[in-house]
This record gives sequence, C-alpha cells and structure tokens, in this order.
Amino acid sequence: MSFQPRRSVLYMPGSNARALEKAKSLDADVLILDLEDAVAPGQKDVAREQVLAAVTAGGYGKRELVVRVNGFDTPWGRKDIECFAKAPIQALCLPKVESAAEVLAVTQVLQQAGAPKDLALWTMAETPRGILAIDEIAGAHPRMAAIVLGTSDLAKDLRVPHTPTRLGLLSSLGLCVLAARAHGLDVLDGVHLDLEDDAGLELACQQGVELGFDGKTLIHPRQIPAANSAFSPTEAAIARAQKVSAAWEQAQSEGKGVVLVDGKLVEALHVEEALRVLAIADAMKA
Ligand SMILES: CC(C)(COP(=O)(O)OP(=O)(O)OC[C@H]1O[C@@H](n2cnc3c(N)ncnc32)[C@H](O)[C@@H]1OP(=O)(O)O)[C@@H](O)C(=O)NCCC(=O)NCCSC(=O)C[C@H](O)C(=O)O
Ligand SMILES: [Mg+2]
Repeated sequence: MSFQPRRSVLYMPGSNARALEKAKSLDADVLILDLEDAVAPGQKDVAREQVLAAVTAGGYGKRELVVRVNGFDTPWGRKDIECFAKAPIQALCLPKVESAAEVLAVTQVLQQAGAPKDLALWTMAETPRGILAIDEIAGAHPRMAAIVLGTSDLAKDLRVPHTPTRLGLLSSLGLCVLAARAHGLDVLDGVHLDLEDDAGLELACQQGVELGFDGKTLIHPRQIPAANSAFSPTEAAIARAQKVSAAWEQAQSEGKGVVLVDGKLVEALHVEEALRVLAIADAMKA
C-alpha cells in the first residue's frame, strides 16, 4: 500500500518571493503556492510568474507542490490554469468550488492545454453551496485527489464564530470527510489563524485527527511540527499494527477469520487499518 504524506500542508502567497525560497528548507509534507486570496489583485500577474519560475527552477525535494489558482469566474482564473497545466507540480487547487460542473470546466481547459493525466485537482470546500454539493464535487472527475476545507471563508458565510470546539463548523467538516472517503480522496482540515495560540493549534490538530482528516492546512512554518506530530501514527499505534499484522498472518495460515490481539478482536478490517498505519510509518521514515 503506497501512502502520500499530507500531514502538514503549508500555504504561502505566490507574491512572497522570500516565502517561496524559505519553503525549500521547511519540512511541510505539501506546499500550496497561493495565487488566490493571499495575493492582492494588483499582484496576481507577478505572483503567477514568480510561482511558475520557482517550481520550474525546483529545489523543493520530493514533496507535493500544489498551486491554488484563482476562481474560474475571476479575471485571472483561466490564465492561471493554462499557465500551470504543464508545470512541474502535482496538483491545482480550485477555490470556492460549488458544483461538479465547475470541476469539469477546469478539466476541459486542462485537456485543451495538454495537461498530463497525472496532474491532480484539489478542491476547496469553503462556501455553504460547496459543502451541500461536496458529494458530486468529490466524484466529479478522475483527476480529483483531495478536498481542502476553507474554514475562514466558511465561518464567514455561515456567520459562526471561530471557537476552540469549532461547533459551528462540525457538520461541514463531517460531510467533507464522508464525501472524501466515499470517493477515495484525501481530506485536509482548515487553517488555524492565531499564530500565537500553540495550545489551540494542538487542540485543533487533535480534533482534526478525531474527525478523520488526513492532515491540516497551515499558514506559518511554526505550525508545521504540531501538524506533523498529530497526523503521524504514535509509536504505540505502530507497535499494535505490527502485532495485528503478524497475528493475522498466523491466523490465516490456520484458516481462521478472526483473532484476539491483546484481548481485542481483530478481523480483516482491522488488518486493513493496521497496514495503512504501517504504510504511513514507512512513508514518514522515507
Ligand atoms: C502571516 C504571515 C504574513 C507572517 O509572515 P512573516 O511576518 O514573514 O512571519 P515571520 O517573520 O514569523 O516568518 C518567519 C520566517 O518564516 C517565513 N515564512 C512566514 N510565513 C511563511 C509561509 N507561509 N511559507 C513559507 N515561509 C514563511 C518568513 O519568510 C520568515 O523566514 P526568514 O525570511 O528566513 O526569516 C505569513 O506567515 C503568511 O503569509 N502566511 C500565509 C498566508 C496565506 O497563504 N493565506 C492564504 C491561505 S489561508 C486561507 O485563506 C485558507 C482558505 O481559503 C480559507 O478560506 O480558510
Ligand atoms: Mg478561502
């Protein structure tokens, strides 16, 4: 089972040349080079050129590079998509997506621009309509690889406060995890805006793990360690996964379909979970 680590997904404004350079030395699993909301309208063309130059020059190691383009309905969206269709990146991230039709429109532009088949699409879930349509969006096209929560925009549109429990967002968070799993996609939690609030960041990371997210989007390098730690399997989880895998092999050789490991029932589904933990642990080592 191969595993693509997406524990820590760091945004940076494509207009910030220093951040684009700094990112090369940071241990975020994924980088989102932003052309959308972190870039002022007057900086859009500069940001696009700067990001294209940066990814073309390389130096980012083997982690995933994702470019968040402007919305298709903006003056910059189509040009962004055409500009990065054949760039050395792994995915385009589409903001404020509200229908499968929007995803398909982008795939049409990518096809016309000669984009390679393995250029993936990530979509932001960050408006009420986008949340209500998340099932059709997740299943819109084979290029779909991940859903990213945009909890800043979503909290604004829902008129809910940013609180430690994220109570006003929980139904949206849960729906996106359901849609991602139903369509075999990864799903990434939203950002934590208070850079000084380390305890709140840790709580939000733990909540994201318990809600089923694969990782967390971040806005500052200081947030990377908390996300990498929270979304990596613990030593205890790895040890149990190894025990489950070994016990299952033994049980299978004896023609058994269930086995007890440390007093807990293990069936095929638990072995699937254990193999995923071991795949994640191997990827972390690599
Ligand atoms: C918030 C910031 C503007 C703060 O930047 P700065 O003042 O430079 O911070 P520091 O001095 O503490 O920086 C320390 C060093 O780290 C580098 N740095 C800072 N931020 C980043 C980053 N994001 N990526 C890479 N490197 C970064 C600085 O250059 C310093 O390094 P050095 O020069 O060597 O000293 C800034 O953090 C920032 O711009 N963050 C990202 C903001 C962003 O991208 N927002 C859009 C995504 S959030 C969003 O909207 C999600 C979604 O759409 C939603 O709706 O929720
Ligand atoms: Mg947003």
